Amino acid sequence: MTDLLLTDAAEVVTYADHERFERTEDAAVAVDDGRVVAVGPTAAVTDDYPESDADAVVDCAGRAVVPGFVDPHTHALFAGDRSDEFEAKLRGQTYQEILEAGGGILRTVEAVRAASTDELVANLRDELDVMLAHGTTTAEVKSGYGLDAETELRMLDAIDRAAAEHPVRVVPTFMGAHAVPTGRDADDYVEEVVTEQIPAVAEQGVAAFCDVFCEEGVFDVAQSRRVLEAGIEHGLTPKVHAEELSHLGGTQLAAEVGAASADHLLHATDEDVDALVAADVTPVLLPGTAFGLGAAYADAEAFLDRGAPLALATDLNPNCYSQSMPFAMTLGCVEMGLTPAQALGAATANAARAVDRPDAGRLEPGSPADLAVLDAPSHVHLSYNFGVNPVDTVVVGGEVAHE
Ligand SMILES: N=CN[C@@H](CCC(=O)O)C(=O)O
Ligand SMILES: [Zn+2]
Repeated sequence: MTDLLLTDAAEVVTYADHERFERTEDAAVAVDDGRVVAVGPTAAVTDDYPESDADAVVDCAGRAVVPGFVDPHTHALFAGDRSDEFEAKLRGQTYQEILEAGGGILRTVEAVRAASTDELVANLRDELDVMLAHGTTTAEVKSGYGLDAETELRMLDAIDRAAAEHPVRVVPTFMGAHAVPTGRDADDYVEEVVTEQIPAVAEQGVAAFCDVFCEEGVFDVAQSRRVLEAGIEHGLTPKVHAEELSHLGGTQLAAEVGAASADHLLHATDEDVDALVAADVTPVLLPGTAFGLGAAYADAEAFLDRGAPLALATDLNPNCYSQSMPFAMTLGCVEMGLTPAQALGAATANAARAVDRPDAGRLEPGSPADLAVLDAPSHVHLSYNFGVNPVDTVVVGGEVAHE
């Protein structure tokens, strides 16, 4: 028996990363026990896995099948509404001016502290629903709107609870060092993150990664290093928000501590790119953030030229309100020079590296059956058909999770 058979797809992309892109036309995928068991030309797959033996068959005629997207950088759990800041930015206020005036992250912190854990679970579930509908099957979700031990742990608990009841596979990241809480001194707060928050998070086993906002006016390189090294001591793999609004040195730090990823990189230099490549740190670019801020985009070509495993993410947060990996792919192509195939690789196999999920983002025998059926005949439409959702049906672990 086969649990699920997808047949007659116009195209199945089985694998895409910075080194390899593989697709088959008129193709089928057979799934058993949550995993891909066969993928290839429909005639060959259905010889071994006949339709009559399948519990469910999806006719994919005229439609493409691609690996489910991995969104490796989100702040998808939040409360409150910051749409007025969108208007303020349109009037010319900068992200940092808003943050310095107590808005931005600090405003979301107030809303999250005031929300019950049940409300937080419901908020995240709603965001995950939209992400899933746009083809995301694995998503990293950060804490970082609590900025005290109790609320950071409540956020991670909410992430855990929302994940337990949702098809999207969630990767939790602790980000107590997301901003300096109102009225606190940065060094003093870092001490709290290192001595109180990280040990508590590690003891509860509720996060895989530890992230820090290494940025002018937020945490400097020395403070960021302290946070990441404490995380490492407690079994949390480092990640860094680096060179987003200015050039401070977060990329070199990511390379030194062996981070899984360095993210944003809008102001990264050639030396930074070399350091990331040498240290095998996955660069994660978030073009939606540059789009929303009206900022210059990261230099994707510098990474591609050096053969780096470039990844894309939405950066879903109240300052960059997009749940759509296809939109990130469109921006990757139009604004950063990626081909549609490179954009898909950056949203699947390369993105999976950034969250240490090497099985995700591919459709090969043995890999989890996480995939998206597009309302279009090829992966190119993911980037080409912008402003709408090109995803039709989403399968996670062999189950139809959205249609
Ligand atoms: N830069 C820091 N963190 C987020 C923004 C979070 C917020 O503004 O609420 C980011 O990655 O862009
Ligand atoms: Zn972020």
